[in-house]
Amino acid sequence: MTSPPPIAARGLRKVFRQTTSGQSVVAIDRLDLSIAPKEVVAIVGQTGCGKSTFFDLMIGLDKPTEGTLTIGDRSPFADFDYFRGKIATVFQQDRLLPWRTALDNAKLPLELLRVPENEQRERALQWLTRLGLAHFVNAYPHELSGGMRQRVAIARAFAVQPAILLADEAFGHLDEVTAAELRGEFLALARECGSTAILITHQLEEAIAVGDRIVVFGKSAKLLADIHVKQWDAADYGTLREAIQATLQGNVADRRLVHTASASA
Ligand SMILES: Nc1ncnc2c1ncn2[C@@H]1O[C@H](COP(=O)(O)OP(=O)(O)OP(=O)(O)O)[C@@H](O)[C@H]1O
Repeated sequence: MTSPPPIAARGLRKVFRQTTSGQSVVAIDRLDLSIAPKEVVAIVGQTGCGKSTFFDLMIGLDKPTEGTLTIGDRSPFADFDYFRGKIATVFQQDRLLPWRTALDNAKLPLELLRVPENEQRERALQWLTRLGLAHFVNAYPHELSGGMRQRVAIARAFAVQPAILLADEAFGHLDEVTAAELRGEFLALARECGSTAILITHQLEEAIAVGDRIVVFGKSAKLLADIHVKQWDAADYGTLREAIQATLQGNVADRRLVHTASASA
């Protein structure tokens, strides 16, 4: 695969008008953030800070109120069709179709991309096998455990060989052993495929375990910290976790975590 395009938010703003109260909510307030090709970035932040809004803007489901969000030199909203098959998502809910087998679920995006039938099957089988489901390809979602269903969802995401993988709380609902296993596999596969991966998570342990970078959002996606995890010694991860926690609670940047936070301060 050619190198994935860089992702850039410049002065990105998203304001919603709430239907009931008529009041405006600033979900994202002038965010500047660059994500380099092949980076693995964990985004953390308290509930309501704008993580999912940022995710929706990246997958082109919504458009910015002001500023720009670009992938390469294109807008995911304006060029929605261009990005089909280039961006894949894994959500907390596996979103499998109950009437389709694991194999048929995994090949669904390939059908939509009109990949030849034999190649659809081959690619879906390959990814299901990689994810340990070789003996379950003909099983229906209700016959699989939550972890297995999430494996099908991951196989479905990788089957399109996406340049960019986005995961929104993809492992948060699984037991810790299964979550750690799947998180590790997801990361290894993303690196092997050379994809850029962005994971939204509430769990700091997960962010530290997975991310090359941890981006910490405060209210309205204010960039509180941008941590390059490799600059931290593994022995100091406890300190790192506490510093992120304090940053989140206080909604202020910590000087130790200001790799690029100054860009938006
Ligand atoms: N469609 C919408 N209409 C009105 N307000 C919205 C809409 N979507 C999000 N918001 C508001 O924007 C803010 C950010 O929401 P968002 O879902 O992006 O937060 P989040 O960080 O993903 O939260 P969580 O971790 O709970 O999923 C919240 O105040 C939310 O109420």
